[in-house]
Amino acid sequence: MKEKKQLVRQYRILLVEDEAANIQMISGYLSTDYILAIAKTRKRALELLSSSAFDLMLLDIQLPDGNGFEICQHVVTNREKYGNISIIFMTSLDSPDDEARGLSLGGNDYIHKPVNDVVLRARVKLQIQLIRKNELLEHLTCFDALTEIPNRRAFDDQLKKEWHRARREHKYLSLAILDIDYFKQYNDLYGHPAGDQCLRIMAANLTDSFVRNSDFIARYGGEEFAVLLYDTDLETSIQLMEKSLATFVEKNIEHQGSSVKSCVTFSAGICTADPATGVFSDFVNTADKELYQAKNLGRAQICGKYLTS
Ligand SMILES: Nc1nc2c(ncn2[C@@H]2O[C@H](COP(=O)(O)OP(=O)(O)OP(=O)(O)O)[C@@H](O)[C@H]2O)c(=O)[nH]1
Repeated sequence: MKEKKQLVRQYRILLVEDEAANIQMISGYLSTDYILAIAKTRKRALELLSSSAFDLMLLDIQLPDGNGFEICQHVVTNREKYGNISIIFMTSLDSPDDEARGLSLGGNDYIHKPVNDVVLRARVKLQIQLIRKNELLEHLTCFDALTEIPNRRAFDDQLKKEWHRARREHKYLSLAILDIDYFKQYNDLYGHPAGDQCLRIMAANLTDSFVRNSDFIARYGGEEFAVLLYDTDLETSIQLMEKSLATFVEKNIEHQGSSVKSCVTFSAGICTADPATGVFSDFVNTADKELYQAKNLGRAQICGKYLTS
């Protein structure tokens, strides 16, 4: 979830179809508007689904080495592997029982062959519109509107996922909680719009500082941010955060109300855990305590600690 999801993008369709004439015709209908990949067999379809992300699958039912119903069932029951792909069956099996079966297995739509180009385009467009709406909804529920980075809700989900992943893979997980120093005074002195701008700069600075795909940055609360660093020990986490603090200070956002510096600074508390031995509920508490310690020691600094079991 590192990359900002693009809300306007090209959608990817997997066409699972073995008849050359159908492939040619359907490719002609769709390839100008969508990125299209083709699988002529069940085996190839599953290979492509495993190696790339698709938004929509146009799925024939009678394939040389298998059955579209079975592919649909497999994909729907393994969403964590294949993602939230939409499925349109496209088949000459036109009995109501077959259609009902396809939809009950998790298909989103069912088109009878021979395919009419206008109907096919309209139905594909409808599914893509639904996908787009779902993405927008997901964006609204998971991203902070002010800073455009993930919000607390997204952070809580990611934290649980990464904790379990680190436990499975025997890796360290580091959590940093950051808080802008004397931010109340900043708002009081320079006004709320300037405060908002400061929060945006803070988010952008973190995004520039933590660039690994697995790094996860979120707005944790009002003027608090959180950073999750997968497979990163405490020493490295502190070094990276110190560098991030230095680049933030270099931005030199004037703050006459701060008693640390003449510009805006932040403090951070870090906890690094080995989830195989650590207790989840102590993880956030320890990072929070370290933040408190950084504030007490004079602000504009980082404190950190390994989680003890
Ligand atoms: N502009 C702006 N301010 C916010 C936002 N969210 C929270 N704040 C402000 O952040 C300030 C946080 O103040 P405090 O918790 O007292 O902390 P502080 O002044 O930073 O003091 P220390 O953390 O002890 O250095 C409050 O005045 C909040 O109103 C926001 O979205 N925009």
